[in-house]
Amino acid sequence: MTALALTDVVADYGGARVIGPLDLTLVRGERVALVGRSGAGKSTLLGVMQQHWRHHGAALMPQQLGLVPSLSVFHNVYMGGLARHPSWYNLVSLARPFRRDIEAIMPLLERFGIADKCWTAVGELSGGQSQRVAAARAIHQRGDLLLADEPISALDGPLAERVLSALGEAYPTAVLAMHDVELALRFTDRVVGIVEGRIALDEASHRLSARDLLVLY
Ligand SMILES: Nc1ncnc2c1ncn2[C@@H]1O[C@H](COP(=O)(O)OP(=O)(O)OP(=O)(O)O)[C@@H](O)[C@H]1O
Repeated sequence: MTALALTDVVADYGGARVIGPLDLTLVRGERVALVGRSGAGKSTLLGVMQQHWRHHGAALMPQQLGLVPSLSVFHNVYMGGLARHPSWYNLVSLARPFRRDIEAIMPLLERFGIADKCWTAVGELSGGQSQRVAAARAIHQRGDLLLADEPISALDGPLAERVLSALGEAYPTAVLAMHDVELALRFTDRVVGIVEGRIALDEASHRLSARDLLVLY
């Protein structure tokens, strides 16, 4: 993968145009923040990217997280790597996880401050803890490209930065919908601003200040 391109894409809901037409090219090794007011079309655009780029190993971290509440934190993170193993291995892991997978997943949980929840059902976690599980699962998936929808919306302070750093290390190429513009500028290389489903701004992060993004809101 060198560059990924969307050309003349549109998305409609019930006949209403929500996205586009727009063109967007993502370069390998580039982290892009998608910013814009609520309802601008960020989630829809991430969905369009996932559809177009699914054969390029795109990992999605959706806004609703998509975790299985009845399963443990370990098993939810393990699910990120399901496709790497044969079915029998995944079945055995459900009842009796292999040590090498525990050893792979535990450091991630430690980094995110949820190691003590490893065997707790996700349904018993707080919103911020669940979001960290979803981030760990995306990292464990080891795709080529991360598409993350508000990956730190339930986290604040150092924890938000810790999760963004870990996602960035695991995925040099990423598109992150973010509402915290200060963090977006600090943790990404490029900002794409969406207004009513179209690109209203596309600029290198180091050339922007938070004030420059006010026009999007
Ligand atoms: N399933 C759906 N059916 C109909 N309309 C939808 C659906 N999902 C989103 N929309 C509409 O599409 C537009 C863009 O929504 P989208 O969720 O992509 O925005 P967003 O920028 O991600 O918002 P937020 O920051 O609140 O998550 C909105 O007007 C929304 O009402």
